[in-house]
Amino acid sequence: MPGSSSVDHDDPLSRAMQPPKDESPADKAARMRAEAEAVKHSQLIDAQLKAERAQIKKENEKQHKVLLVGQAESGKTTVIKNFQIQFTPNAFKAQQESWKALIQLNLVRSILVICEALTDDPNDYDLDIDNFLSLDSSVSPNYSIKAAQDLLEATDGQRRNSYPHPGTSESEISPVPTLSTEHHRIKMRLSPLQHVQHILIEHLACQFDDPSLLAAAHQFNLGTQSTPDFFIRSNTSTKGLLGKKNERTTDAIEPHSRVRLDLHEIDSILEACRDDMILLWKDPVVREILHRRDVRLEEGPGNFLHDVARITQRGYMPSEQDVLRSRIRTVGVQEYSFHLETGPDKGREWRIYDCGGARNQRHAWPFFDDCHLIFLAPISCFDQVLAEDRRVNRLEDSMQLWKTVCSSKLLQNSEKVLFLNKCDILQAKLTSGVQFKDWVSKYDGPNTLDGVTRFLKGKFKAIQKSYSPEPRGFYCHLTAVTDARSTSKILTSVQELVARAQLQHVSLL
Ligand SMILES: Nc1nc2c(ncn2[C@@H]2O[C@H](COP(=O)(O)OP(=O)(O)OP(=O)(O)O)[C@@H](O)[C@H]2O)c(=O)[nH]1
Ligand SMILES: [Mg+2]
Repeated sequence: MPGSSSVDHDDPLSRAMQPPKDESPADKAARMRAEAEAVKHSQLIDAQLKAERAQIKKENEKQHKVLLVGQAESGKTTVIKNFQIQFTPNAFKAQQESWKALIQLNLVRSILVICEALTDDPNDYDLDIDNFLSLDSSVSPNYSIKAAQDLLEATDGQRRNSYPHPGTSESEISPVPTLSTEHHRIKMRLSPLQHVQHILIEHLACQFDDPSLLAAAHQFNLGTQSTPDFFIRSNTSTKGLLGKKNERTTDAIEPHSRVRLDLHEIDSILEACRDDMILLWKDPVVREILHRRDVRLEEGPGNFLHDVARITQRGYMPSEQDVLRSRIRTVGVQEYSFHLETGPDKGREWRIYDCGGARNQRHAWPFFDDCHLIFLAPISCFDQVLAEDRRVNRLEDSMQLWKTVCSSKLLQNSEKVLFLNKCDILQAKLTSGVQFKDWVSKYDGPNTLDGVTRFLKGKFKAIQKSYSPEPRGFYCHLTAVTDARSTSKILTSVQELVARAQLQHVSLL
């Protein structure tokens, strides 16, 4: 009965809720009805909240969110390709041929970089590149308008990202070899590749359904000696190559009428240039000049110079390995949704966020409290600097980034899996005689993959231990993510870890 023994007379709220002393039977009945109504309403809200929570729990059980982070060129997008190869192989196979244009573009760009480096006057070469790197419309003669500069960047990752090796200055020892008439002839014969580059960019802009990129392709000055970079934008609603979320079903945008997107024409030009491309890359004078000018194409991204004969063959179809080795820079954050086609988790959705890793991209990294993280540190880059800031060593930058990620409060409950990546390049570099201790003075172990990776693993582990707000497990893999087979095993173990963590997260909801 209202107003009976359960009322606390000292509590003002209870007193206020008391029915009036002179309440009539009709008023009382009305009040009782209103109270019953309120209780019903409140129960309804409770039931709705419960249902919503159950729905979220169900969704979360079905979906795994994973964030890929790491500096530029660390291998994040390559991990996405591995995901697709392993978990949605049918989708990957269906799109395999569409990577051809990007692979051709990667090859053409490498050849154009070589041609650009082949100048008898080193001052010409340096002047060009410095202007180009400044990306300032007032000093760069290579682009007609600013928009093109914003969209297209120099392919200088391979050229300007290394320190001069301590103690040697070969340019002081002997002069750079001079080019013969035949070298100049080869360069001339390869000049149609500028045109090929333009058409391929335009084709890819259509494939990626990005009008701004297409516009940039048109603004690109065909006469330039420099080569533009190519990238995926976060706002690109691409029909794209990797099964991105929010796929549009519209047809690709119309290409500019001035340049026909005739990929057969590309095949013919590449076939015609094949022998000259092979000659150029094999030529010892060319190699010497590249070496002197610190153009390191071999360890750079998207290098297909050893595969010219294969790639320029009629009917060339990219292999899985070619796709993994191809390079396209990510700008912003790309969201991918994979519904697993095989395995015990068949049907489950993996939502993966691929973040652009260059310094000016990192502010946009979407840290969520319910996602897990794969962090890529390319450890072969111990003797290189960031393309975007040549004062910063790439290995130090990776460690700094790892520190930031480990310290994040938002990510304190996320599992973090560290990929010490590009172990294949590291191995080749150490074998070729580059001394790790020349670059990392604290290291006094053997110049072997085992010694160096053990040392680096210890460093990354210590950072995690010191900076994590909560103690976390240290999950570290030595990877070469261009190798699908070894990466597949690692991704399976990541999958298990994430599934376990997800289960715990869901049970806390
Ligand atoms: N040899 C070798 N190449 C690798 C490895 N991982 C990545 N690459 C290559 O390095 C290049 C850059 O890889 P991406 O996956 O595009 O790098 P990213 O981290 O997505 O770079 P951004 O998009 O600029 O942030 C590509 O050409 C890859 O094929 C590796 O372990 N070994
Ligand atoms: Mg990327």
